[in-house]
Amino acid sequence: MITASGLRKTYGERTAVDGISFALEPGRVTGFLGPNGAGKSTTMRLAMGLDRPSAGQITINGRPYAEHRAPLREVGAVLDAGAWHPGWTGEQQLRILAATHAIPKARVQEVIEMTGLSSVATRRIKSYSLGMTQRLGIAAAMLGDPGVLIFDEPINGLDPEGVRWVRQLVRRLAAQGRTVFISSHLMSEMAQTADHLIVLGQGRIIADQPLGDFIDPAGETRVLVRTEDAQALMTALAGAQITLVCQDAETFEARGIDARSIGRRALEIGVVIHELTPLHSSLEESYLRLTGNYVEHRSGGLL
Ligand SMILES: Nc1ncnc2c1ncn2[C@@H]1O[C@H](COP(=O)(O)OP(=O)(O)OP(=O)(O)O)[C@@H](O)[C@H]1O
Repeated sequence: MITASGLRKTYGERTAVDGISFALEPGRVTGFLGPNGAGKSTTMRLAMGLDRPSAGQITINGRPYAEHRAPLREVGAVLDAGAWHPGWTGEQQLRILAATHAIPKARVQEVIEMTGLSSVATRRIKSYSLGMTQRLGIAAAMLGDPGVLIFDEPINGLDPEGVRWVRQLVRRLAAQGRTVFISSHLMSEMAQTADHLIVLGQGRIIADQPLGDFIDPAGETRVLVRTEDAQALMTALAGAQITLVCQDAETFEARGIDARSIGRRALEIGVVIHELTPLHSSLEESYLRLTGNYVEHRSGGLL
């Protein structure tokens, strides 16, 4: 479990994290979203004890990182894919990390196999591709078999196979009952990976809710209707809380009423229906709608 309360971090005049509070539950993947500079990496670094909060606190299983006797057994993180000694092999790097945290050598082989690094484990890290380096970071995070995992942009630069591998791994870790906290700018990927979302905008929480509620807020049902007589059906459906947007003589979009009720009404007035399709927003649409006001630099129309 990761808990933040009144967490705040300032760098000089700049407020990176502005008094945020949240509780991340075990057994689910929490996606951490927000425009560039929103404060995601800072929050994750504070969780890992790599920086000190200016106010408030963030705890892992009830204690700040620095107060855990064996932190690697509590929490693993991939925050910076490049932070390795390039002259060492992946296996050497993992063995040193294990030795300094009293983790048995056998666990090194386990995480090497788990992350698909067996064929390159004895090669120097400087010869690793970005994907291999990301896998090495995940192997290191898994060394202490921790119940909490924090991944900052783990799929950056990965090929499609690597992206799928990270997605499946992250889902499996949550299914095992671990707390997984993952940031990414890739909305399509987050939509397939996260159960819950926390969205930051300029250091503050602007959403903290299940993925499904974020994408389709209650009461915003939309249905695409194709019928022989759009006008007649629209007249029959008109009412408070219902919005009908005509597209052509046979097609309209209805909001505030579900497909079942539309079908029933069409039967009552004897209008033939050709199509009734509930429409869902994409995570990207919902995200852009929410964060539009929080973007530091908006792109112009020119390339
Ligand atoms: N060490 C630092 N010194 C000064 N300012 C910092 C430092 N670290 C972060 N910041 C500032 O704090 C703000 C939040 O940065 P942070 O890296 O946490 O955002 P982010 O959401 O992770 O962004 P991105 O998606 O671009 O990685 C930014 O304005 C950044 O410039």
